[in-house]
Amino acid sequence: MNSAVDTQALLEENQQLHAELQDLLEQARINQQIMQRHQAFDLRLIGSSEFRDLIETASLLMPNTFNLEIVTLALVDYAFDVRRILHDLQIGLDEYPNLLFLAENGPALPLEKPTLGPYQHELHQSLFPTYRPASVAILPLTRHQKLIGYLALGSAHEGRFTGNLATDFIERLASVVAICLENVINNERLKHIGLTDPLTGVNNRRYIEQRMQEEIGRAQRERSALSCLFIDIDHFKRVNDKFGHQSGDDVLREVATRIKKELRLSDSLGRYGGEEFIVLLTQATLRDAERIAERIRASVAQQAIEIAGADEALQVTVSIGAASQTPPDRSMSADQARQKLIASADEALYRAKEGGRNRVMLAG
Ligand SMILES: Nc1nc2c(ncn2[C@@H]2O[C@H](COP(=O)(O)OP(=O)(O)OP(=O)(O)O)[C@@H](O)[C@H]2O)c(=O)[nH]1
Repeated sequence: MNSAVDTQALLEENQQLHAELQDLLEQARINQQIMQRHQAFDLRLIGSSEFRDLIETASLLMPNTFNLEIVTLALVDYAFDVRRILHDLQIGLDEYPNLLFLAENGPALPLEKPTLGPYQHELHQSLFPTYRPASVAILPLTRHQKLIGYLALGSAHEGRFTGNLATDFIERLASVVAICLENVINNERLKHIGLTDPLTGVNNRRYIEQRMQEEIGRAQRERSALSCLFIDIDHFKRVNDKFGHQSGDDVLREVATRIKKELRLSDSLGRYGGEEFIVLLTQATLRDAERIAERIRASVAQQAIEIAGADEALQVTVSIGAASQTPPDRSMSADQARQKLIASADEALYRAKEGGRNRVMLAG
């Protein structure tokens, strides 16, 4: 009798142990899956060499990997450096609603350690403009003792991020994200430098030719208008000869600034040669181009340019040739169409010079 009871008890204990073992194995399997997901995430993050990759990894892959409703990345960019680079590299900010830029006088967010806890509207709304989570982890991202941004994790569950949770894991995550972010921004900066004219800060010839090719391709597909202005400073040699090369450089910079002021964000300005600039106007007919060219001509001519060391401001003028393809000929390759557009604008510029300078002439 006793031995039957013992056997029964042993069987039950055995079953219980077996069930516990199954649970442990199941837990181990889940943990291994989580680890693999985290490792895959780390590799994607570390492998990001472009801004697009990093933002997509942070705002799309991270919520999946960590079971979160939202992840945003907010950058310190008070001087608009990063935004300017992204704009010039044609990375549209509208594409990334979870990429944010901090306001200089924004709320007092943590500067060193991550903070975890319930969502507080006053404090956190700028980090979560599109979704209001129940609990949040705000991770300051720092490099070389400087704050470069925040990674903000949001969960729909109140208990997900609480003040007493260990933060080792997310501190490590913040360090990896900060290093990757710095890397990616440096990479994009380098790319930008390679496409920028160092004297005037506007795009260089390589960029404008590349951009033109892309825009012509798009205009050919969409059958939209595209125009180009060829701008040349009049008698620029005299400026150099009379006031020196340094003053010539000042004039080039000021002319570039004045041209840029007359353009929309979607237009591109490039320094094409010594004292020549090219402007690419998207969705613009020849009439639009003429109007914009006239505005540029007037803005250069209207106000003399102050030059360091010269007694009086310099009266400078520009001549402009405008050409348009409305829409670009689809039988030509984008490269041929680009060359034709530039050649037509150049020919119109020649007529503007011949006609007495300080004027706009249209191709065609
Ligand atoms: N300061 C400065 N001068 C430059 C630079 N690149 C080219 N130049 C000068 O630009 C001048 C261009 O002169 P030209 O092509 O003869 O033309 P222009 O004097 O402007 O005369 P028009 O175009 O006929 O009105 C030359 O003196 C070049 O040395 C630069 O980066 N800085």
